[in-house]
Amino acid sequence: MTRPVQPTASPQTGAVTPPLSELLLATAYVVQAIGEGRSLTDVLNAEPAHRRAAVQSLSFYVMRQLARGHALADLLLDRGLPNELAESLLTTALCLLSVQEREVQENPRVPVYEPYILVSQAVTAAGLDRKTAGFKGLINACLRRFEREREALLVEAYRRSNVRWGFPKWWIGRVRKAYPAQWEAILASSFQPGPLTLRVNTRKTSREALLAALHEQDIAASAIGDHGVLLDQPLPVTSIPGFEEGWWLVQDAGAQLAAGLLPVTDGMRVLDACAAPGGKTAGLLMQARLQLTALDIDRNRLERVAANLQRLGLHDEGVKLRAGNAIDLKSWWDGQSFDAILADVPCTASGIVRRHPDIRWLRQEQDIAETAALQRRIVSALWQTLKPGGILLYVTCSVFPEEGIEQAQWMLQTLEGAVALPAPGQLLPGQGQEHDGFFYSLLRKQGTTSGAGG
Ligand SMILES: C[S@@+](CC[C@H](N)C(=O)[O-])C[C@H]1O[C@@H](n2cnc3c(N)ncnc32)[C@H](O)[C@@H]1O
Repeated sequence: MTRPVQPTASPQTGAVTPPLSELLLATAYVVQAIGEGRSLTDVLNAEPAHRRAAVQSLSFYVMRQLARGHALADLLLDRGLPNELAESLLTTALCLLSVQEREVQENPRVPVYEPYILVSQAVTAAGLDRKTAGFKGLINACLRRFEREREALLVEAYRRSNVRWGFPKWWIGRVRKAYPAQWEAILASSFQPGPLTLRVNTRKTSREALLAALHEQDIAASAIGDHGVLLDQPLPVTSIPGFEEGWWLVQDAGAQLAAGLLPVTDGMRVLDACAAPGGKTAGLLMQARLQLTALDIDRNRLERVAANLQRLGLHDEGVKLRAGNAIDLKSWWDGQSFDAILADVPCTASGIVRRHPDIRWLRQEQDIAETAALQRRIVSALWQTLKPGGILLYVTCSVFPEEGIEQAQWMLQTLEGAVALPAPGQLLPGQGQEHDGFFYSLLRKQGTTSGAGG
């Protein structure tokens, strides 16, 4: 393949990029941390600022192609290395050394290096850390052998379905079974980063005004959905006009549907039951002046709701933030029932893998059933707090039917007085789709408000 010489991994900051060897070692630490079950967001947040963007760029790519890196390491080594960091460094280097030409054509931001630079920098990286220094020779030999036998090794690696699709086998099997016609497009979409989509803060500005401000700064963008703006190229948020002023928030086009689906009007008592970091809370508050309780089990994440609403100018006196477990009503509910509830319940996040490429490696197959059981407990509790005649919107960012259509059927059968209202149901990510994977179900609780408990 013809490789452009592109030795920088961090086009997003003006800061001098550290040497590639340092970035490779840092990325190997990230790969190791994901293997230990830590989230990519947490690990990257702990990276020093001067190299965070560069390590993020490499880590995102490596997460997407980790199955290929593992398969190649497996083919090159008789048995696994007795040192996890050395193995992660080898896997990282192999992912980057095996970039395919079609990937670069589809996404010009795929990190591409001259092979000789990459091999020598990976060997230097091994020497930078005492845990990996003893593996310099072996890493060098593996990478050079990969270069010599590149085509044959790649053919062998791509025989494996997890390499072709970039997901664990169990995940591929489940998506294939659930969506026999679309499974390939759904999985393939996760090789690409999701687009950067903004939700206009209609309390502060209009979409037309935001598009005009973007145009003025030569930022190409177009309208999407009712209140969205899709940028042609991703940019750091602080360089997009209107960040400080709170003209918009970053929100996927699929997530933006939530606020419009819940028919809220001024003065209503609304519960956003799993609110953090507050994207959908903000959408609701842009629709109407509400008596809104934003609940979340995670106190730290709730602080992000406060910060986001503050920046957007939406944190008015009608808004209450509560830390609490939605299931344990006694701990947070004052007994006054709600007109409308947004239940954006915790889920496997299988619909947002293109934005969080580590999720596919962090999840275990049994998590689906466990998460689905938790979702049922949360919705059952919330249903008790809904007024007769009130409306509940159930949302997940998952593509697994156990968290979507199967939950909707269960809710209709189980929740007293539940009636289905029109809703989008399952939204699938796929090639050409500008939104992530979501599931939406809208339910009304039959009855009149006269019998309400508050
Ligand atoms: C999908 S996220 C919500 C995203 C948010 N609605 C938004 O649009 O920005 C799910 C949230 O549920 C919270 N959560 C998980 N279990 C919970 C529980 N039992 N009670 C309340 N919140 C919970 C998590 O802390 C997480 O912030």
